[in-house]
Amino acid sequence: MSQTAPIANALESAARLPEFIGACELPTPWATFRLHGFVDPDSGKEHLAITLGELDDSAPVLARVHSECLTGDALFSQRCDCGAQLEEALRRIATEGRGIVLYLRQEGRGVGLANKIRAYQLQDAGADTVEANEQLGFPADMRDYAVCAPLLKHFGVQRLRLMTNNPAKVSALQAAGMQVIERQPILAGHNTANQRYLETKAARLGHLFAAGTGGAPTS
Ligand SMILES: Nc1nc2c(ncn2[C@@H]2O[C@H](COP(=O)(O)OP(=O)(O)OP(=O)(O)O)[C@@H](O)[C@H]2O)c(=O)[nH]1
Ligand SMILES: [Zn+2]
Repeated sequence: MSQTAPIANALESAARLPEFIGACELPTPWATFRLHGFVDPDSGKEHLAITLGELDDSAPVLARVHSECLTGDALFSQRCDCGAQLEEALRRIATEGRGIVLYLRQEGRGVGLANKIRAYQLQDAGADTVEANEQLGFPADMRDYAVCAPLLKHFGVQRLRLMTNNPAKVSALQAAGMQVIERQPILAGHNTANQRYLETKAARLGHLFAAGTGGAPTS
């Protein structure tokens, strides 16, 4: 017992690989992609990959690591820029004929949908996106990108040309073992409703909304 328990505990605490569930066609206005489903056995979260073309490591892959935003991605919310960024990423991949979107189920920068609605309520009363998280007892960003490495490995992808404005995301992915060799800005969906939100992301979360460097060379 005393010999085996620590070993068992160590094995239980080690992150397990996401399980591939299946894949199907995903026709969109821009291309017919492949939609791949995975389940993370540790969190139970159902992550997605949306791919186009031959994915291997012969050339760096145009990629987006997109965090779930039900309000922006599915409900047309203009409080943020998520839905427009997702559309722009799929458009660019379609134009290039090759690429991948990892759609990670970490809603609300990891706090979940219910807490994001609580955060929005605080924002309606004057808080900014960071202050609202803090008032709820959360850090500004709770996301974890560890699942990305095994997901990309499933497709034989190692080197990314990442579409993001967030240098911290580039650093987090690199720390989690991915090679981000280029950062492509992805400016879309800016409007009067999300102007303050975007200004806060630039001022407090380090997002880069002008073409420039940060985290990895820009294209
Ligand atoms: N807690 C919280 N989460 C938010 C809020 N607005 C958007 N989100 C979530 O933020 C995540 C997207 O992160 P963003 O900060 O918009 O962008 P990013 O992924 O860091 O960077 P890009 O790659 O440039 O899009 C999604 O999970 C959204 O649900 C908010 O006001 N509060
Ligand atoms: Zn959003």
